[in-house]
Amino acid sequence: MATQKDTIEIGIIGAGGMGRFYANKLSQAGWKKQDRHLKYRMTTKGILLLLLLLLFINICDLPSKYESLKEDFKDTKINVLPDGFHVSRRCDWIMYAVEAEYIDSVVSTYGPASKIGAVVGGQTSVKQPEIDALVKYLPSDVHIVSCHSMHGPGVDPKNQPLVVIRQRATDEKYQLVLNILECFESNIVHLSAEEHDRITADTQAVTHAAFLTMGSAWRANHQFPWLLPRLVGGIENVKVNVALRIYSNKWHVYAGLAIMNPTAKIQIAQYAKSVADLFKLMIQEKETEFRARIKAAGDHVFGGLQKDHVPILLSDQILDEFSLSNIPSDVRIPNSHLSLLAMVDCWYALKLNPYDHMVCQTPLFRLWMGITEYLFRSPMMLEDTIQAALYRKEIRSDDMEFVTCARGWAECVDLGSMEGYQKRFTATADFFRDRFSDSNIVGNKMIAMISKNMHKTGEEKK
Ligand SMILES: NC(=O)C1=CN([C@@H]2O[C@H](COP(=O)(O)OP(=O)(O)OC[C@H]3O[C@@H](n4cnc5c(N)ncnc54)[C@H](OP(=O)(O)O)[C@@H]3O)[C@@H](O)[C@H]2O)C=CC1
Ligand SMILES: O=C(O)C(=O)Cc1ccc(O)cc1
Repeated sequence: MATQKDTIEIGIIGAGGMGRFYANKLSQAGWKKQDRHLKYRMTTKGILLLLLLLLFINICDLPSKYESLKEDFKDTKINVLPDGFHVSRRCDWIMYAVEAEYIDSVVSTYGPASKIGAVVGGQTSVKQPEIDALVKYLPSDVHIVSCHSMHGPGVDPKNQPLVVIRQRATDEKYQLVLNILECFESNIVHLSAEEHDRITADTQAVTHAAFLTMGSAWRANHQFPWLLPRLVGGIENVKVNVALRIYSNKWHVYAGLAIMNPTAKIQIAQYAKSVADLFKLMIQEKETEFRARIKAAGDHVFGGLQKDHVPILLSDQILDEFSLSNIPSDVRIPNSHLSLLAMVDCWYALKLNPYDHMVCQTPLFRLWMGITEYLFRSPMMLEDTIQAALYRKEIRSDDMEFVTCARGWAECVDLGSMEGYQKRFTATADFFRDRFSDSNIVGNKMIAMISKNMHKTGEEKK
């Protein structure tokens, strides 16, 4: 049996959270776990050939960061290069892990320098602009396969969805990318850019809009939610931790996937409309209409679930331990859960079923679905919620700010203003900044919990 060593030069352009995550993960796989990449191949002569894929990892960021990047990676096997030209000239698989906003300009600069026969892709969270840039600027002898890990850099990629988009590639080059990505042990989901953007508008963008709204409404009300008994315990903990997790991340990640994805505007606008419509019924105490609307929406989303459907969350009590608060959560105080009621109303209005998109779920979307499903499938809790929404006047001021902030985010996304988005985002992030380290610890535990019962399904769309 002969052994053949294929050394594949991997190149990552953009050494932020995701670029470093990919470099570190691939470096561990390429140098420590080479057995993962063993492939047997029969030659025409019938000799069994052992093909060993060795990954050699290169990374760069902006030229101004070259020296500091070398320092950061000095104790690793990862090779730091001065810029994207150096990466493009030598690498066989190149991934752009830069801000979505800059993808066109960065690919226009380095793309033409891509090595002949290389496979090039990106990691941005919105795919049509990325694919457009790659098609526009890459030489025709370069293949295009993009990807998108449906989780942040701090999450274990095992069993999480990893979208792969084959734009133009031979079978051999496409297989090469799949072999490289194998070390993540993620669930590969094959989609087109268009499918990806439609699904992520329905899942990520609108989910983020809900949590961003919670954060800005708390700030507008000068509330730290962990100090308020009605915002502690059970599903309230998910709201608080996830909202803070989003605000602790980079604003451009959320701005890019909302503003640069045209479908996302529609979802986010409908979410704001659902929030306002429900609130108008609440303040007029139009119980019959309100109930009918919640029921129709709930039936649409949850009515079709099989009897043996395994709930995403087993119980809201398991969420009690994920609290940022010292307030005991033994007495549940009913809340209107306007954010959750509006989410289901929004899915109904758009006639979409979020369960169809679980194949592309992110941890935050899973948590969001988990608490929504829990509320709508717990008749007593839903009844308490409806009563609170219609008759508990003391929470109206919170809900009023929620309505205002939902509309504000929707208008910002609709206007397409990255600068406006950054200002809105940063103002609220600053308000909560002191608690980010705590909320990230708790959030990581919560994501580990919610990811535990996600099985490797191998679901593939195409
Ligand atoms: N964070 C997340 O949870 C996830 C993010 N993504 C996507 O991945 C991409 C990267 O995100 P993330 O890593 O979090 O963002 P970061 O801001 O952490 O990283 C992006 C990096 O690219 C650098 N960069 C910008 N222009 C160039 C250039 N011309 N040459 C080389 N480097 C450049 C940036 O520098 P500078 O800061 O100076 O601009 C920055 O260091 C985004 O498109 C995001 O949407 C995908 C999945 C999850
Ligand atoms: O889970 C989420 O929704 C996150 O916020 C993390 C995230 C952000 C951007 C992505 O493209 C993918 C995942």
